[in-house]
Amino acid sequence: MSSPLQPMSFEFSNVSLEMEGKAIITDLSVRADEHRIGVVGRNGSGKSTFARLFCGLVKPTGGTVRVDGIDVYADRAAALSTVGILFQNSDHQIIFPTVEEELAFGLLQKGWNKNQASEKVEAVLESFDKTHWAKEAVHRLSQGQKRLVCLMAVLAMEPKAIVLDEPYSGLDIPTQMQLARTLEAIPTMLVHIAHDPSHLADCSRILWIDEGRLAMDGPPLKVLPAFDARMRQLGGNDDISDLAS
Ligand SMILES: Nc1ncnc2c1ncn2[C@@H]1O[C@H](COP(=O)(O)OP(=O)(O)OP(=O)(O)O)[C@@H](O)[C@H]1O
Repeated sequence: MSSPLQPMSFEFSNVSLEMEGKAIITDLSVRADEHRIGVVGRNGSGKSTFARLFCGLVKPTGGTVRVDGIDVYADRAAALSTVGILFQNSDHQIIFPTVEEELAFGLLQKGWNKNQASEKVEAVLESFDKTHWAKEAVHRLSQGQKRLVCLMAVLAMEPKAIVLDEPYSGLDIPTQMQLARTLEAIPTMLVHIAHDPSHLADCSRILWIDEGRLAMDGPPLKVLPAFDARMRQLGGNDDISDLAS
C-alpha cells in the first residue's frame, strides 16, 4: 500500500441538487488534483450530499461531476472502478452477512469471477492481518471493526479516489490512530469529511461547505482557523434548536 501517488483530479461544474423542492447544493464549482482534500461544514451543510454526488450515487439537478474525467453519474460502470465511498454509518454500507461476502460484492459487481474475487478478498484480509475474519458474521463486529470491513471493501475495489465520510466517528483513540496510519499509506486521492479540524491538518487543501455552497477553499492553515473561529462564534451564540437547516 505504499506505492507512488497516482495522478487524479475531480471537477464539480456548476453542480446543483434540489431534493423535495429544497436546494441542498447550489451552483458548486470546484476542481482539485491534490491527494489529500478535507471537507468541513456544519451539520446539514451538504457534506454527505457532496460525497454522494462525488461518487455518482445521486443525479445532480444541474451541472456535472467528473472524477478522473468520468461523468460518475452517467457512466456507472466506469465510476465503480474510479470512486469509492466510506459511508458515515457503516450499517448503511454493509449488506451481506459475512465479511468475505461483503468484501467480494463490489468485485463481483465489477465483473470479476468468483475465484478472482475470493483471491482478492483473501489478499486484502491478509494485508490487514484479518484473515480470521473471513467467515465472521458482520453483525457480531463492533462499530470500529465494521468500519474496517467497509474500508477493506472499498480498498479491494482499488478505486482511484475515495471519499471518507467522518471515518473516525464513534471510534476509540487507538482505533482512530490505527485507521489514520492505514489511510496515510493509501496512494489514491482521499476526500476526507470531518467535523474535527485536527483530523484534517495533513490535508493539502480544505473545502468549507456552508448551506450547500463553497464558503472557502484553500490550504488548511487558511481555512481551518477561519472555520474553527466561525464554529466557536456560532457555538457561543447558538441555541441548540438553531441547527443548520
Ligand atoms: N433524501 C433527502 N431528502 C430531502 N432532504 C435531504 C435528503 N437527504 C439530505 N437532505 C437534506 O440535505 C441537507 C444536507 O444534508 P447532508 O447529509 O448532506 O449534510 P451534512 O453536511 O453531511 O450533515 P452532517 O454533518 O450532520 O452529517 C440537510 O438539510 C438534509 O436535511
